[in-house]
Amino acid sequence: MGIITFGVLTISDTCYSEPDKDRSGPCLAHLIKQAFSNTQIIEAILPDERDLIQRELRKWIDKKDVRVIITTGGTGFAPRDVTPEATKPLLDKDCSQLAMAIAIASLQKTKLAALSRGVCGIAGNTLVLNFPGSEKAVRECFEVVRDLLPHALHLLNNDLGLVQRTHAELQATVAVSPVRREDPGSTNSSATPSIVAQDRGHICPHRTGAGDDNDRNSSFPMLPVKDALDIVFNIVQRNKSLEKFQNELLSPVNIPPFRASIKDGYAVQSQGFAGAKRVVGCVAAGDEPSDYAMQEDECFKINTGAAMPVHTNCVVQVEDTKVLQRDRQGNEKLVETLVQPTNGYDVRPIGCDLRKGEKVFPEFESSRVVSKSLLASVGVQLAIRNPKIAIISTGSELLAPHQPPEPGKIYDSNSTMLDELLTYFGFDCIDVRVLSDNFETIQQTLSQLYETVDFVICTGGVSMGDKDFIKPVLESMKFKLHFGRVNMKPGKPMTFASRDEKYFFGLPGNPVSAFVTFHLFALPAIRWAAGWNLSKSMLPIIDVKLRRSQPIQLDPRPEYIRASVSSKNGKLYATINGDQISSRLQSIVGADVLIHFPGRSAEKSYAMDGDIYPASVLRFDFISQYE
Ligand SMILES: Nc1nc2c(c(=O)[nH]1)N[C@H]1C(S)=C(S)[C@@H](COP(=O)(O)OP(=O)(O)OC[C@H]3O[C@@H](n4cnc5c(N)ncnc54)[C@H](O)[C@@H]3O)O[C@H]1N2
Ligand code: MOO
Ligand SMILES: [Mg+2]
Repeated sequence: MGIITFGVLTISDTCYSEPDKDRSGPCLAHLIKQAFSNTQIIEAILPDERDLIQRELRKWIDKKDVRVIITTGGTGFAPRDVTPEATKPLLDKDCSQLAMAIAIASLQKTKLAALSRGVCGIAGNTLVLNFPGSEKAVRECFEVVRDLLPHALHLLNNDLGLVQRTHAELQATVAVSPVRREDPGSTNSSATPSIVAQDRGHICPHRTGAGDDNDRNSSFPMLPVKDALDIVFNIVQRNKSLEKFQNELLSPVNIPPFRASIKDGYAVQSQGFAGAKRVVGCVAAGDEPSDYAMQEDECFKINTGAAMPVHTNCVVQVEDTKVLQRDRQGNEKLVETLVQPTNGYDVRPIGCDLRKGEKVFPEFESSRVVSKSLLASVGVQLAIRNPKIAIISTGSELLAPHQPPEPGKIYDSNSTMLDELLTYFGFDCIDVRVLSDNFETIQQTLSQLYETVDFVICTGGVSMGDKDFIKPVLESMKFKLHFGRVNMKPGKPMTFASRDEKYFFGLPGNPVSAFVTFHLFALPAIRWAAGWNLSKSMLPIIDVKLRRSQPIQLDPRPEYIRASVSSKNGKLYATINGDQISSRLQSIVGADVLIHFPGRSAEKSYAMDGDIYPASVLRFDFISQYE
């Protein structure tokens, strides 16, 4: 009996951050297993993120053995419901009648079924069905398709022999199934909850912010750092013009453009001899090459880098000569070469470093230092366009460092820190603003800044307070909020949004959170936008051995610990820089790396002395001590 693979994909921000809350996915898997004896099921949970959903669906569709994919959730009218939009582009054929059959059956149970926008269709060899999110809806929809599925698969396979066999196999359990089968494992399978409550199963206020007054949770799912980074690199457009330019640039000149002396010494003819030679002139770097018709017993005094006289072919370095005679002014008249001159010795032939017409860049080079140096060496001037960046610190409590202290106020460290970090990493900040927590001010400033800049790196105002206006302002400006929370410490409310090719990083206001999220998100995005490749865009990651007298309890969130690095016998050791609370900027003093602590788990709940962890390198001079 052939095994048929079903994919069950739960799409829900809530279930993604709290998988235990997913009832529909397991219910669907159970119903499939119960209905068909020869099946295996692959399952996943994703947030309501179109790109992530599409990527997973495509992966499953591309697997030959996955014949049916059923999604649950994300089909409604809530702003983040995008399952049909993620599914449709993948479909080769629309099965609207199947969707209609589901809709008709569901409408008989509840009018709210009219608010489900699920689609059905065929992608390659796979049938894809969007079910709504609630467990009840999943049961009702499955009941509609259950008896149709075997035949649909036979037809899809277009194999008559197999049609009958598969039919028989799949029907084996269906034949004895009652008209409506309840899930014995389910707690409310026979209950008839109110219509609204049932159909609201996945329309979760956690993500829509449309919950009742008792819902005090963030409307954003907490994405893993990796997923959040994937989104950033997918959304931010990489400027490929520098790479293209470097790739196509052929040298307009030879380096060196003339035969050049490698040494300070004497240019001579090799067919001569060692011994006394008359000094007929001096050639300094920059002098035109002399065409003096010289004899074997003559030489030119020459400097490193100077053009060889036309009738000379080698250089004898000054150390291998002796002055025999000087004129009245002290100039050398006669020198003795102590070695036999050989043709070409200590001479760089024309174009020996780089030939005219040869590629200047053997490979793409993202470093501005290297790139501009090479361009200069061939006489090309290029203004390398880096992304235009502005920094904003938000917070009505903020004072500029030059102001006197005031009650209730604190000094703004974030704008200075971010400005200096950009400079440190070779990018310019063209505007720095410090704004109070005021919706209109923030909105107007952003609108004005985005007339010029590509990136705004902002701090503060992204969490749960009633003065945290950043997300609503972005929404009012029609920015797409790609994520608003990340499963990391510090940096949980880290926010990323974009509109066309304008990007917004909302770093949390706590100074250390801003520091960490700048390095892990904003900097890689800026480098990527500037044209750097993916691995160079990220900070380098090394392995460090933890030095710690006491075990340290891991946080439930993966944590990025500031630590200083010592090198001993070629091994790198990391010592944690004191209290890691995200308001304590002192933890960045001497911080060479961010150690990546995993989130606490049943298997690992403490970080111990001697543990080895990956760590992101924060600075070029990242070793604080050699032992
Ligand atoms: N109810 C909840 N409250 C908070 C949560 C949460 O999940 N639920 N998250 C906490 C986390 S984690 C962080 S991090 C912060 C992030 O807050 P915001 O981004 O909204 O930033 P603010 O509230 O404006 O400020 C937080 C903190 O940082 C100080 N700050 C702000 N800007 C600066 C600056 N430029 N220089 C120096 N210090 C600054 C500010 O005074 C606050 O003390 O939210 C938690 N709350
Ligand atoms: O994540 Mo917050 O950034 O803990 O301080
Ligand atoms: Mg706040």
